[in-house]
Amino acid sequence: MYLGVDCGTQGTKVIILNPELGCIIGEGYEPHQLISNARGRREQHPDWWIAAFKSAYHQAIEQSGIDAKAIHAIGVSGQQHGLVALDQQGNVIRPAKLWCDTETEPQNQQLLAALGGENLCKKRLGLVIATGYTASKLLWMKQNCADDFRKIAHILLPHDYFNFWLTGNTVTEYGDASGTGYFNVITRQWDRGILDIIDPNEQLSKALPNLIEAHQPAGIVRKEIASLLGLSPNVLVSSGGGDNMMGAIGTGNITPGLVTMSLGTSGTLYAAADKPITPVNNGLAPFCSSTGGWLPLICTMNMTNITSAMQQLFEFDIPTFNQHLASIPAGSDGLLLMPFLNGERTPSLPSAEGMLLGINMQNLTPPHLCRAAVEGTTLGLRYGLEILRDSGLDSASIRLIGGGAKSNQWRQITADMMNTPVECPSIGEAAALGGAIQAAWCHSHWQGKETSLNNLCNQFVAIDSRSRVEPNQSGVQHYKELFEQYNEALHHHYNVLYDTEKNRINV
Ligand SMILES: Nc1ncnc2c1ncn2[C@@H]1O[C@H](COP(=O)(O)OP(=O)(O)O)[C@@H](O)[C@H]1O
Ligand SMILES: O=C(CO)[C@@H](O)[C@H](O)COP(=O)(O)O
Repeated sequence: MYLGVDCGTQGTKVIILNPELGCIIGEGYEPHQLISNARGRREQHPDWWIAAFKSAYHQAIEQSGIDAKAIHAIGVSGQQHGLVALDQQGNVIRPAKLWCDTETEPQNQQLLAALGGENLCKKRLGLVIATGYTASKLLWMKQNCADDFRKIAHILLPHDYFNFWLTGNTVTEYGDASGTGYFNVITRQWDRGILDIIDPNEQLSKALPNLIEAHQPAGIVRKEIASLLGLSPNVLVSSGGGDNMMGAIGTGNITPGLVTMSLGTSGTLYAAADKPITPVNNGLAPFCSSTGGWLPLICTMNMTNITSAMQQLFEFDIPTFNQHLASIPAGSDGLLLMPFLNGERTPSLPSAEGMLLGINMQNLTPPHLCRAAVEGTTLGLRYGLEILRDSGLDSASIRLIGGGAKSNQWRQITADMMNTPVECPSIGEAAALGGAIQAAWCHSHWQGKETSLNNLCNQFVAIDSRSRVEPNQSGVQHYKELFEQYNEALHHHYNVLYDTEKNRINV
């Protein structure tokens, strides 16, 4: 059996994959809390992730009815970019600043200036560092928590921290390292000089974890953890990766030609590539994958965090929320939500706030506001799809995952807005499944069998044909117009240019 773990923003999921049956035999989930403030702070205690993992793990084991000793290997997927700083003893120094923390925007600007601006940064690293990446969190810590900063002995990402807790080793792999802002995505090496700009004493560059290949193990589960979880000795922990990299594996998006879209706390869009991409727009992050290749990616900071907030504001449960979506026509009777309640990464508006446009006495209702939240956040990915397509990445249909993909109404809205059919994998928890598949891959290498990842994806990833939604032409037309309105609002209210003639966005 293989265990897949996904530490997302809103919660931790655990699945148990039975390779003989080719299906999931146990699942567990435990939500996380979030520390936030009006200045854009978004943090979580890594201890909360471990506590959530333990609870989700026991739920999954109980549901599966197996003896935990049957588990051979574990693969961990984690929200990207978060900073977990450890002291010399391996203790967490302070709460982790997350991918969606925008308090660090000034520090990101300072780093970009120190690197000579966006173009030189892109030349140096293969990408432009954005607010949310790990580097600016280190500079923020230096400027705001100097005593804590001096204690730093290890700098890890969320999934690296999980691997450290499981194995005692501080390692990372290329996919998640890509989002740090001190990693070159073309040469696949750390850029220690960037850390030395933040800390000329070289304390940070000495705190970097070792890089391993995607198929290599992070280590073996420590004895005390094995006994705590009831595991047998010698359980392998694979390299793991960022949740988008693992979502790519869990949707079979490991060779060029497919596009995955995730409607999670963040909105993401990505496509596997076998060589580095030079993006025509800096909104496309040309990250490495956790499979040995690359995974150019678009990320928006506003998706189910916004729809959940709306749902909670009106105290709707999820079925009621979805019924309301179905009751309102495409375009929400003129109500348009510019969804930047959490700032935004794509387009690059880290300090932006949201706006409600076109509000009137007819559309001032909770169902209209719910539909406008779904439409506004999904328009962000429509914007992202333009950028992805401008870089030559496209596919005939989109593989849809994340919490929002469970909604029939949201799937139809997505198909209409993207004017592309959407379909969901049979196993919806794609990032956790990606973890379990990568664990099986690593285990096979460990045993000297070297089963290809392609074979494993063919074995375990299937599309649920019932989930397929074709674009509806009247919806497509409505959303074509709404996208124009969204772009005009970006131009007028947020100073983002959109060249309609070339159909190209200039951020
Ligand atoms: N059936 C559904 N319809 C609409 N939204 C849903 C549905 N199920 C889950 N969600 C939304 O998805 C969110 C969780 O998304 P998920 O991808 O699990 O987040 P993350 O991985 O970032 O923690 C929930 O908070 C909820 O808002
Ligand atoms: O920052 C990014 C991608 O660059 C986000 O996609 C995070 O990785 C968070 O993921 P979810 O919690 O939404 O799955």
